[in-house]
Amino acid sequence: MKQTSSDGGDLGGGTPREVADKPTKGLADVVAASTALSDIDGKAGRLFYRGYDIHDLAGRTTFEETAHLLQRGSLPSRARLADYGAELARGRTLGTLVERDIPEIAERQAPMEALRTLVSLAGADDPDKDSNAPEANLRKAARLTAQQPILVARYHAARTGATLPEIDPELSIAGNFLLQITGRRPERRAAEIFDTCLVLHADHTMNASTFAARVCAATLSDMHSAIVAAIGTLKGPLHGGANEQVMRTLEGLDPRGVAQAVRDRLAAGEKIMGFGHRVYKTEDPRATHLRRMSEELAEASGDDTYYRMSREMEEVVLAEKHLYPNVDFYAATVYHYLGIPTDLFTPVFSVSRMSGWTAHVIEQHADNRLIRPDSEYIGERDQKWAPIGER
Ligand SMILES: CC(=O)SCCNC(=O)CCNC(=O)[C@H](O)C(C)(C)COP(=O)(O)OP(=O)(O)OC[C@H]1O[C@@H](n2cnc3c(N)ncnc32)[C@H](O)[C@@H]1OP(=O)(O)O
Ligand SMILES: O=C([O-])CC(=O)C(=O)O
Repeated sequence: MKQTSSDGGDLGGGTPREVADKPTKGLADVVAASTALSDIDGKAGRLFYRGYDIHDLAGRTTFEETAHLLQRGSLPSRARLADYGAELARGRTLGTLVERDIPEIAERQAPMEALRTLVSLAGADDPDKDSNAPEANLRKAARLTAQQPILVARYHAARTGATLPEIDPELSIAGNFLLQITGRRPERRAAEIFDTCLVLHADHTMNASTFAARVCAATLSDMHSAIVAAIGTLKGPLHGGANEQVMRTLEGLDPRGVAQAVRDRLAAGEKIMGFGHRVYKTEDPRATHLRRMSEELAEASGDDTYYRMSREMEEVVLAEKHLYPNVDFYAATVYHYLGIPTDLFTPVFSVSRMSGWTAHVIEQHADNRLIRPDSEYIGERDQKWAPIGER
């Protein structure tokens, strides 16, 4: 976008005024920030975290290593990973405000609303709450990443009345999350698959929730405030909320009438959740992994109905609309087969994306400028004011 002033005047310093571009609806193709965190090639369907191809990371790198890569800049050595793991373990402890309010929040708020509130409360409890210094931000990023799965598990236990299993220090973040949500120690392969899901969702350039976090951080607000903005943004069904909607769609379809039902919905102008993407014009590389994992889990479960229905939906949407599944589509059945309740699918997304959001806040604070775009005025002009009695 060209630089303009809103009154059409000179921008100062002798720079000649340029005419405003027509705004791009939804800021499509507008470069809103520089980042060294992730990169997408939308035509080729490729995704990189700090230069590493997602296909090299998925299934070979743990979520903890990925979070370290994003927040601290490198894939860790064993020693660094051990230090970071110890920091995450210490960071899991919740503060008194959060502890006090979880039961009531669980009673009154839906999962993503609850997380938004709980992260805000965690900000009040955070020992670094008054600092945006780089070291404080690194510590806050680790604590937020460690606490997010615990918050989801504690919320779920509070609303169901279940006794929460103790964290098992032998298990990863992924393994412990499955343990606490399902109440059973996960099988090794289930924990591996879920860990890969967390890796696949960790960061994704200037997606809506990350952008929201960066806008907030760019006012030099604090990390918890930026994350609250991000959680509220992830919640919507056009973004992270789509994974839950995918499952609800599958549950609402007759397995024998999938193709016709999808065609009817498309003909009626409805969007099919889990398809389409602003940046990818081909298969989302994350969907390739998620489809494979969904198939594996479906076979292992002995009932592959939802997987088969998903494949059928995919064929119809591609044929009718030339749209590909995005990350949310096969994530839905993967989480379902792993025993995660449907209304926790979007919170699971936030468990992973916390690593990327916090890294973006660190990056924004490290080289900050207020994010304040312009707008195109399309309202009335030259209105004549009248006193209230004459309107
Ligand atoms: C983690 C994530 O956030 S991934 C995305 C998760 N969101 C979803 O799955 C929701 C469904 N998908 C969508 O709504 C969109 O594809 C988005 C929001 C992901 C991308 O949106 P945009 O780039 O703004 O595309 P937009 O919504 O303008 O769609 C362009 C055209 O494709 C159509 N289209 C896009 N997605 C879909 C869909 N899922 N089903 C049917 N039609 C669709 C639109 O109706 C529109 O058609 P038109 O030009 O005839 O009006
Ligand atoms: O990049 C986007 O717009 C949405 C997305 O896929 C993500 O946030 O993972």
